[in-house]
Amino acid sequence: MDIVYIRDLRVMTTVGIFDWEQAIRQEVRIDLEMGTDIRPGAKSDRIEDVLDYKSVAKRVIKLVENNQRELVEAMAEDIAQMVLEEFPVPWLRLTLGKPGAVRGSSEVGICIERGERA
Ligand SMILES: Nc1nc2c(c(=O)[nH]1)N=C([C@H](O)[C@@H](O)CO)CN2
Repeated sequence: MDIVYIRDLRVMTTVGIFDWEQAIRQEVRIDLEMGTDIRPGAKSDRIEDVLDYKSVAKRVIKLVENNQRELVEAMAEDIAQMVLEEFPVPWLRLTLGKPGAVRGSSEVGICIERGERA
């Protein structure tokens, strides 16, 4: 299986367990690896034959910007489900981080894998 990836995608959203977090927008950072087969696109050299990382990134940004959750777990599941449903992706690994959420740490968050790895 090959991988198309999006790294360090930064999006403003509302996420957090505290009242003050539900009243603000803060940055989350996303890494997304998606299983695919790059060989058809490598052969044809046409965008129609590949998983378009720009289309996926635009859709992730739209979802996250319009989302409001308490837990990063809930937001990560929302993103993973959308990608698996709307794009030809059988498997993905998603990291969702909150930079600066914990003093002394550059980032906290979660990493999930969903779908079947070929
Ligand atoms: N496993 C998690 N732990 C925590 C979360 C979370 O979403 N998942 N969230 C918080 C707070 O919102 C924190 O980020 C505020 O600084 C704490 N722990």
